[in-house]
Amino acid sequence: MLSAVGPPVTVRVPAKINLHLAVGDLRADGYHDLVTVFQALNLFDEISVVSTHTGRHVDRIGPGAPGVELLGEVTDAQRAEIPLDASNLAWRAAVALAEVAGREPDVRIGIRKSIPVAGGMAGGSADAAGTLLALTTLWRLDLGREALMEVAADVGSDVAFALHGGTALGTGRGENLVPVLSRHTFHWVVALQDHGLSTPAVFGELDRLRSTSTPESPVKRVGDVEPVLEAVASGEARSLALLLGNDLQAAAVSMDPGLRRTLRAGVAAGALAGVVSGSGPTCVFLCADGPSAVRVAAELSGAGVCRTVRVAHGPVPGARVIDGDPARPPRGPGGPPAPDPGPNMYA
Ligand SMILES: C[C@](O)(CO)[C@H](O)COP(=O)(O)OP(=O)(O)OC[C@H]1O[C@@H](n2ccc(N)nc2=O)[C@H](O)[C@@H]1O
Ligand SMILES: Nc1ncnc2c1ncn2[C@@H]1O[C@H](COP(=O)(O)OP(=O)(O)OP(=O)(O)O)[C@@H](O)[C@H]1O
Repeated sequence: MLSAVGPPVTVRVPAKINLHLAVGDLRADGYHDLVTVFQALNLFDEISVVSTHTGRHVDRIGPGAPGVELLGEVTDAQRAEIPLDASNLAWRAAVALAEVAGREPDVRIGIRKSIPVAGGMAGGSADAAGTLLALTTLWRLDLGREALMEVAADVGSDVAFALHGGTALGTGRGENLVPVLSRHTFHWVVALQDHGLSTPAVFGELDRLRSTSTPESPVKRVGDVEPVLEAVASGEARSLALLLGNDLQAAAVSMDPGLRRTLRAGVAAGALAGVVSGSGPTCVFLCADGPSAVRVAAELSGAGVCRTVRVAHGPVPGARVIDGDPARPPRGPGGPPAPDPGPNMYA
C-alpha cells in the first residue's frame, strides 16, 4: 500500500510481443532501424502514483519519500533484477515528464509486476508508459497525445507502444506507430524462462552474426511486413502462424541455445507456430483458439523447457487509468470492477 499525500492514481498497462520484427543495420547512434508489428497481450503491470508534495517540504527519506517501490507479492528474482533507484524506467519516465511539465517529480511510484523482467515483453517500458499516464492524470496535465508520445519515445523505444496498445506497425527505433486494423482476437501461449537476456546484448549478437555471415550459412532476414498486416486483418490464425518472424531470434538462440528446444516443444504440443518475443528469451506460441491454447499450455508446462507458461490473448488496449481518475467513480466495494476501464485518451 502506497502512502503519501492524497489518493493514488492507478494505471494498468500491457506487455507486448512482436509478430514481425525486421532489424536493419546498426545506425551511427547505436540503434537499429526496425519494421515491427507490435501486439499488446493481457499480461499487465499496475502502476500507482501518489504525490509526496506536502506543500511545506519534500521529505527525501522514508516510506513516503519520492521514489519507486514494488507492490504486492514480490519474487526474489524481481527484487534482484528490478532497480529501485534513478535507473528504474518508471522513475526515468517521471523525471522526463516533470521536466516537460516544469515541476519536481515529487511522487512515489508503486509497481505491481506481472510482466516478466528482461523477457522481451517490454515490462520496464510498460512501467514507464504507465507512469506517464498516471502522472498526466495526477498532475492534471493538458499535454496532447503527440507531446506525450514524444516523452515516451525519449524514455525508450517500446514505451510509446505500451501507451498505444492494440496492434500497431512500428518504424524508426520502434517509436513511430501506426495502428493496424485488428478486430479479431489471437490466442497465445507465453513460455517464460528463469533468466533474462539483455536487449543491447541481443542486438549486438545479431550484428556479430551478420558480420560473420557467409553465402553458405547466411543469417536469414524476415520477409515483407504487408502479408503480416493482411493476416492480422483477416483474423486467420493459420495465415498469421506462417508469417511470424523475428530477426532477433537467431541472436537470442545463439546466446541461449536452449530456446531451440522450447520453440520445438511448443509446436509439438499443438501450437500453430512459435517465435521468440522481441529480444527474448520469452517464446510465444500462436494457437488456433482459446481451448487449444489451454491444452498447449498444459502440455508445454510439463515439457521441462521453460520456467512457467501463461495463456494470453491479444490485442488488448494500451495503458488505462483504472483507479483514482477524478473523472471516474472509485474502484472497490460499490465502485466498478477494475478491468475494462474505458477509452484510452492516448490511442
Ligand atoms: C527488441 C524490442 O523490444 C522490439 O520491440 C525493442 O527494440 C527494444 O526496445 P527497448 O527495450 O525500449 O530499447 P531501448 O531502451 O530504447 O534501447 C536499449 C538498447 O537496445 C538497442 N536497440 C534498441 C532499439 C532499437 N531500435 N535498436 C537497438 O539497437 C540499443 O543497443 C539500445 O541501447
Ligand atoms: N520498471 C522496471 N521493470 C523491469 N526492469 C526494469 C525496470 N526499470 C529498469 N529495469 C531494468 O531494465 C532491464 C530490462 O527490463 P525489461 O523487463 O524492460 O526487459 P525487456 O522486457 O527485455 O525489454 P524490451 O522487451 O523492451 O527489450 C532489467 O533487467 C532491469 O535491470
